[in-house]
Amino acid sequence: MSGLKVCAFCQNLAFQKCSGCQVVYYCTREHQKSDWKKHKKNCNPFKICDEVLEPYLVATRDIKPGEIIIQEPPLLIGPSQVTVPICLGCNKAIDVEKFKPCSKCGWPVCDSTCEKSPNHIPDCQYTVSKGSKVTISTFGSIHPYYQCITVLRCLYQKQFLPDIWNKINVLQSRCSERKSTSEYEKDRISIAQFILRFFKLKHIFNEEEVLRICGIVKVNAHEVPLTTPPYLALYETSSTLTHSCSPNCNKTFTKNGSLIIKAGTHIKKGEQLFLCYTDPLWGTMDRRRHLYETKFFWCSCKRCSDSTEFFTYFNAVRCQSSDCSGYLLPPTFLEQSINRKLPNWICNKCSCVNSSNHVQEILDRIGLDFKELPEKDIAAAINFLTIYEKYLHNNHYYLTKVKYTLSQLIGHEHETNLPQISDENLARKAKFCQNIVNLLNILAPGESRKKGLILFELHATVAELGRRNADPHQLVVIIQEAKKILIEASEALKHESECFPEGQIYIQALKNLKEMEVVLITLHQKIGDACL
Ligand SMILES: C[S@@+](CC[C@H](N)C(=O)[O-])C[C@H]1O[C@@H](n2cnc3c(N)ncnc32)[C@H](O)[C@@H]1O
Repeated sequence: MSGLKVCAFCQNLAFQKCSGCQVVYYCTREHQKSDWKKHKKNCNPFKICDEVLEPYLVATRDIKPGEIIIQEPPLLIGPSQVTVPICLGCNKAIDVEKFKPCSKCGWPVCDSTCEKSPNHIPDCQYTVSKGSKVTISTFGSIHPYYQCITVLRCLYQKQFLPDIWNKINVLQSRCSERKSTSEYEKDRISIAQFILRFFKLKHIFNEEEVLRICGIVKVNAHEVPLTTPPYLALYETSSTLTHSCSPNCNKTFTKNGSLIIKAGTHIKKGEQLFLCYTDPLWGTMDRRRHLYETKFFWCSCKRCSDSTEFFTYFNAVRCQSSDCSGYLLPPTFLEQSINRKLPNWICNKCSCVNSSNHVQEILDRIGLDFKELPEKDIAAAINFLTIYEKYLHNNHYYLTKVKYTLSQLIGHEHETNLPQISDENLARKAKFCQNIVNLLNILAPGESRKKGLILFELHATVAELGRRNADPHQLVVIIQEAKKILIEASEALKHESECFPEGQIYIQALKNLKEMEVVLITLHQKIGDACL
């Protein structure tokens, strides 16, 4: 009987699925129409398509930028594989002064409330069943015991909670790709063998099934930055989202740990939905290597397939041949793999050829200087730009990362704010912000957190430039421009929870918008009075 569906309108047997969410059934088209007013609030704007067991999501209607596409609570949460001891109830780092061991199992928790948290039930029960308590005595550094917890919690679902387990069990584990890695053998010893021996579970589970769960966690878990350190969470529908370095969706979290997937661009009916699993401001080789090492695939999205990255030259190195103003790039980045070298880099002007090793040496050298840049040092960052603009395209990712840092830093150093910085630095800040917004719009138009933060900085910079330089007439135009930028920033950040810095900036953006309205009214009055 459980396979039979009933009409959401009349409860009679039904065989027609809603093509939007594919969840709700109707007996007739008329009943679907009659139910639409009620159902449209819950109807998903996407469907799950299945390409030989590789599901992906496709929009079932046009979706506006900023619209929430998925909002779902986690199936399961747990510590990252590599972590300092955290409270297994609330996921926060253990406070050495205040923690107490769980009265039943000994794992450190914050207090008796955390001890009773449902998150901790699996670890607690398996520890109690093995017959002796756990003792953790070192705190500030990575502790190997915690590697097993999230996987152990999945095993608990398998043994006791089939409804959740069935949802976890269908997620990708990429075992065949992982088997060839050294990490797989490390996981066998430090997670699979450890769990089976330490918790005395050899009679219930075997190594291969524990290793498959390790894969499910690695491939699908999202890092949730609600605590320090962040914890991991598995989600049901969002795990079907495919990656693109130029995504049309982005994500954030509610303060309760639900995952929100939003549209970052106008998405047309029939378009596939993509999320970026990595940082869109990393260079192509770094993004692709990171995806291979953490998600076990070599990305060949439309951005990675175009070595000019949509003519931004985000990876391009300046040609050093005399009198040449061209840029070096390889014909493709898709040949990058663990054992294969990239093809030669060729100048787009003089066609001179540079080996990938030679270019890599230059990039490694710059990368070293980039890593050694002192934190929050504006002068050192500007010096880096001055030196390396001679070697790299203006949009190169190293220069872009430094400009991004500077755009956040200038005007916030020490006790100063925008009115106190020099004209030169104010102009710099405006240029860098605009530069990065333009780049993000081309490279990763669906990204919204970074864009929201930069637009917020840009609106304040534009307003300050106006205040310093403009007469009242010009100032009205400039404040109106700053207001437009601020509205765009607040749109990009509007679903950010107040527990994130982005959510705090959103609150500030709303306050600033109100203040700008007042300034504009005052300015209009002033101009009006002056004209009388
Ligand atoms: C979270 S799952 C994504 C869900 C996947 N579509 C599925 O089959 O259910 C992540 C895995 O999907 C695969 N994947 C995601 N995006 C990909 C892409 N752009 N190219 C190749 N494989 C991708 C990779 O194997 C990755 O480890």
